Amino acid sequence: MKEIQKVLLVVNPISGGLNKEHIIQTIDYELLKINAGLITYKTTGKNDREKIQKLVTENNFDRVFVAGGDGTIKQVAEALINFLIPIAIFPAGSANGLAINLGIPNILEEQLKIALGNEHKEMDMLEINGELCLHISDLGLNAELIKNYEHSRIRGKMGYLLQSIPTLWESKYPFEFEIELENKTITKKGILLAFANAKKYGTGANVNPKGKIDDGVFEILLFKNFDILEILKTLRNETDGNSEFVEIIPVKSARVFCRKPVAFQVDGEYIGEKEEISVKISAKKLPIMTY
Ligand SMILES: Nc1ncnc2c1ncn2[C@@H]1O[C@H](COP(=O)(O)OP(=O)(O)OP(=O)(O)O)[C@@H](O)[C@H]1O
Repeated sequence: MKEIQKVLLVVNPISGGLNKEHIIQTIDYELLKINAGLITYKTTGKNDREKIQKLVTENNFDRVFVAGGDGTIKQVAEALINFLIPIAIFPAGSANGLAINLGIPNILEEQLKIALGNEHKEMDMLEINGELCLHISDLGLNAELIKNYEHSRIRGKMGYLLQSIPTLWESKYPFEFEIELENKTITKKGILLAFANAKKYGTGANVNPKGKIDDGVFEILLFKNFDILEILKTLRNETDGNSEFVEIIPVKSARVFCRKPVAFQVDGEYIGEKEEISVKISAKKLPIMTY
């Protein structure tokens, strides 16, 4: 890969409720050692994509480092869609689903080695209703949980935990989904319908054991019923593909129709209630630094 001369570091100051000063200072110090320039951009929550795009257009960056959660990585990926600059992740969100799927370690020094190294993956991305999805998007119970979490004051994993009871209490599951595949249409009931580019949710739950982030397909996962035992198995990574609990369909594109509007999320960001979803593998790939 090209020698690193200039790096853009995008930092989300609020993600995961974590202070990022140590990350910024360590990256600054390491780049000084190799004589590379650094521009740090702190997100504001307003027009970040446009501002990142402007910086990338005006500078000649060799890498873009991201210290934030999945939402921040997604914004950076959208900003870089026409630039082909490798992205490196410094996981600093609540869930860090993408980093977990890419096997990015928790130790900052290890993350730096990957970010400054030569190995990268050409990652698949999904286009869902015209918007990019890097990791997992879903309709149903999980999106309802994310909606409630976004309205709560407590961030981080505890915030999700606290919202799980009211979410279950208020939810109108099961939902009915009509799924239009390449060669057939099926109608199914379930608590959650996910479009997964990877194996795991940010909690580490291995919901899609066969998922590969760069295989040119994604999986539709239909969770049929609320089965605590199966959920616990999934959380412990002991998924055995029990088809009574979850049905997995690998595809390159699909459309989904719901009888009533159902809560919908993309990469951990609540989008709203939707009746129709159109999803396909994007023709564009995301160069992402890995081992
Ligand atoms: N300075 C800021 N103030 C408020 N919100 C911000 C700021 N910068 C970014 N955001 C918002 O942060 C969100 C992305 O957060 P991200 O997913 O990276 O972190 P996270 O901790 O994993 O989030 P979550 O807690 O939702 O899992 C976006 O909605 C973005 O608009």
